[in-house]
Amino acid sequence: MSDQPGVAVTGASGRMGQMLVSQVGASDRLRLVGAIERPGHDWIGQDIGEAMGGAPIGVIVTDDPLQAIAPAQAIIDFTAPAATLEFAALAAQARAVHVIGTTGMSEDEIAALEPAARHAVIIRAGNMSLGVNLLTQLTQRVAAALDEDYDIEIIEAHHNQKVDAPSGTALMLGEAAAKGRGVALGDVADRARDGITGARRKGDIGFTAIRGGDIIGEHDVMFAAAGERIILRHVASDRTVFARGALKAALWGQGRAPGQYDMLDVLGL
Ligand SMILES: NC(=O)C1=CN([C@@H]2O[C@H](COP(=O)(O)OP(=O)(O)OC[C@H]3O[C@@H](n4cnc5c(N)ncnc54)[C@H](OP(=O)(O)O)[C@@H]3O)[C@@H](O)[C@H]2O)C=CC1
Ligand SMILES: O=C(O)C1=N[C@H](C(=O)O)C[C@H](O)C1
Repeated sequence: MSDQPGVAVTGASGRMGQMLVSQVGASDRLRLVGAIERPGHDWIGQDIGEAMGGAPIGVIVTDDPLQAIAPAQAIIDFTAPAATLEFAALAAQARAVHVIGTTGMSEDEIAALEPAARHAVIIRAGNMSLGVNLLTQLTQRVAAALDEDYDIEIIEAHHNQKVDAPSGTALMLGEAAAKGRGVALGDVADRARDGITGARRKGDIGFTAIRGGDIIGEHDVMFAAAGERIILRHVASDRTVFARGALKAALWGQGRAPGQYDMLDVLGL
């Protein structure tokens, strides 16, 4: 048996799913052992390499997650909240590391991961790139250094197929800014402005979401005061940055104690 951890990719036909299949396939430290799609998907029963328009790689797309997860030591999952909760239960059963990139999870859905985390390593982050995780640290530091005369606004832009807002990354940045200020994000987040909103409430952290075309992911954290603005920015120009972080997490999680972790743990930031 190979000593490279086996990886099953969920949502294998998706934008991130295909990127992950390619990256795991190209890795000399991990091997692809499973590709999962939802029942009824056109790709079920096809070799994932061929379905993606390339050569066969010997992994057949299945709608039976248990079958795909059984030989895996890690599941890399960029799908949708309800699916991710199902995969978490299966990962826990198989004692596989569950790397979760899925965003748009409610607080209840996040809390529902806890039973699975008693048996499996769960690594979850709204953005798996090194750049964004570093940006959360910078955001926290700048927010801690400035007072409430600096209005914090988080502006994110994504492609027109994205289904959740604000993005997972925007929320990570908001959490970091709130932590820097010593407040709870839930108390200060302003996520929807429309009509006669009244003047901006001092201390709020505002969110704006732009959706258009094929934008991969852009995030600004603006600190706006009278006479000056500081803007911290991350631009993703290739989804590889997210996949690279996910593969790193799948490797990092091997042999760790069960529990919930994030990319700051993985990256040692
Ligand atoms: N953390 C990070 O670094 C990043 C996170 N993301 C997040 O990852 C998620 C996916 O993004 P993206 O790849 O662009 O989205 P896509 O819609 O392209 O891909 C999602 C895939 O998951 C599949 N899927 C949904 N439900 C199930 C299920 N029950 N079983 C199997 N497959 C299922 C979808 O199938 P179908 O099309 O049939 O619904 C689709 O193929 C989003 O939440 C996004 O925000 C994205 C990039 C980076
Ligand atoms: O849906 C996407 O595409 C992305 N989602 C993540 C998010 O919600 O922040 C990460 C990245 O920005 C791309």
